Amino acid sequence: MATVGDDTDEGRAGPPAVQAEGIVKRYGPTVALDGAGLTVRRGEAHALVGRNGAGKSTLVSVLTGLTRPDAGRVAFDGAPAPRWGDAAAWRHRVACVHQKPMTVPELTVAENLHLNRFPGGRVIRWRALRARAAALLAEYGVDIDPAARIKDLGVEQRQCVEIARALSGGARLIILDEPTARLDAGGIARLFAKLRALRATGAAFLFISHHLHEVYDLCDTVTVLRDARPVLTAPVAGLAEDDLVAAMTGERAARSGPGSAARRPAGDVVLRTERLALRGAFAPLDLTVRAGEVVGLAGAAAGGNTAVGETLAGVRAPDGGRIEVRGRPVRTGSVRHAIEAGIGYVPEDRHRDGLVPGRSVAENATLAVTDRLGPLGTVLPSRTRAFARRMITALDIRTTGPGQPVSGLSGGNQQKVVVARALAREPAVLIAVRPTNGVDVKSKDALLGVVREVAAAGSGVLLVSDEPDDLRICDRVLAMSHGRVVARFGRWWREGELVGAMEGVVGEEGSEGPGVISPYGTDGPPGTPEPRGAPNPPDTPGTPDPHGSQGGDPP
Ligand SMILES: Nc1ncnc2c1ncn2[C@@H]1O[C@H](COP(=O)(O)OP(=O)(O)OP(=O)(O)O)[C@@H](O)[C@H]1O
Repeated sequence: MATVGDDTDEGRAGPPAVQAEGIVKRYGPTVALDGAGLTVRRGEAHALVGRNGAGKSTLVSVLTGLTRPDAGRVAFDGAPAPRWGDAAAWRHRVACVHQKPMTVPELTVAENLHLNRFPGGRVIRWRALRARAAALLAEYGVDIDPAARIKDLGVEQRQCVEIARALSGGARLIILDEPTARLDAGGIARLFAKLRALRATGAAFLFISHHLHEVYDLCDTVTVLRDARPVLTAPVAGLAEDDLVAAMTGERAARSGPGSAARRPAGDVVLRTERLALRGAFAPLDLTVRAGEVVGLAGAAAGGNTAVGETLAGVRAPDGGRIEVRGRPVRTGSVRHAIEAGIGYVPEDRHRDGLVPGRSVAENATLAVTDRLGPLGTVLPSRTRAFARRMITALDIRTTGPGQPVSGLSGGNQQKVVVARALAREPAVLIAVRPTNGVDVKSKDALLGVVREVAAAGSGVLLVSDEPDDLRICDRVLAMSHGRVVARFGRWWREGELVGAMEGVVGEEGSEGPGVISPYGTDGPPGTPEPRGAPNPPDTPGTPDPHGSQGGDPP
């Protein structure tokens, strides 16, 4: 693997693609960047990592001309950066896929792809525009109708449009701020293949991710930001992951690992679905979650697990079936009724479904419990702040205090406020969709630990995710693909088996099913894959059956 300073490499000779030095940026009392900088060479894939709030997005926003720094210099290809405010000149030098969606929901895919750069002439030729958009999407391997409106697309499809748009501008420096956060394994593989191909032509990348394995997979060099300052720049090859994490956290201590909260035996059923179905998303599903249990619903969003979560939370109305919480039916298709019935929800897309930007951390965290924060419907600021303070500590939220507007928090810290809000009502069952999206390695452990504590306190949790790290804390895992549960696992499983199940490579006739590993620690006999084409088989509540995956009565 090539390393920094490899000036003999033809593609990398000459001035760096970007060089930033001494960047300072303050937001009121917050110092977001304090002498930050980095150098990305041509043809280099350079990772920028750091804990939530370290300053990564702020640096990206300075490097793309969106934020004016208080001090510092930026140069592209050896020449000073364009004048601040000359958006077209900046776009020509650097393209960016931002963490926050930059597409316009009401416009079509084709219009979004050409936003700010409609083909020349005063008359916009819509047919040509759509044809160009279709070609661009096809080149990136994205199967989306250019005439579709962004607001009608799923998270992953919107992300694909953002990436295609950034890649289409022709800039030779491309910044990707957590580009894989919303992509499934196939989407990530396609993205990385495209990035590698582009890099081979001399394009440079600045790649931001909380997934360190992606950094090792894709990047040559890594820069670590900690508390607004760069603390390490090094070739990725030969850098031990422990050293990288130590640079990010400033601590040598070993990560504690999530899920250490005491597990209790599964109790009464807190959530039950009977033949719950959503056409085009998932087949009739019987699901049971018991008090004290964390049940994983594994799979890519396209496999239907996100839709199950959204339906349980009342965001989507099912075509049929029932939901019960603690034995009482829940009116489906209504977020308010879901909340009142005791369902807490962490949505996948905090930018769209999560937070009220102008309101404070405390207000956002307590949106669902305003009726409990004072007598006769009044809201006592002291109680609101006290709850927020507890959450700030428990979830390791980096903020100046409960009164800070959430719009001033970094992305990962906003995600933690969304989790706090879902927990505020002490729900009977928590539905968490990819809750650690965008959360740094250390905070991830804290957050997953809190999820386990929620179960230990007697709630049930349904954890919807395709992240093996998230799913490790589950007592049992159901893997979904093509709208169906295709395999079930106990507490212990091998990552390859679970990933295979999520990708739908089980269940073919004559194939081996995933091994279902005994919750008691010894390998059980291989599990049987679920048959295809039928409704989902009944769920096995409580401790999973070590001998298979066909459902059955609770123990
Ligand atoms: N518009 C803003 N107003 C006030 N403070 C801000 C604003 N934008 C960022 N900050 C603060 O600047 C600091 C750096 O935030 P930044 O978003 O750059 O972090 P990050 O490293 O990208 O974090 P994450 O991994 O969570 O996305 C944080 O303390 C954040 O609260």
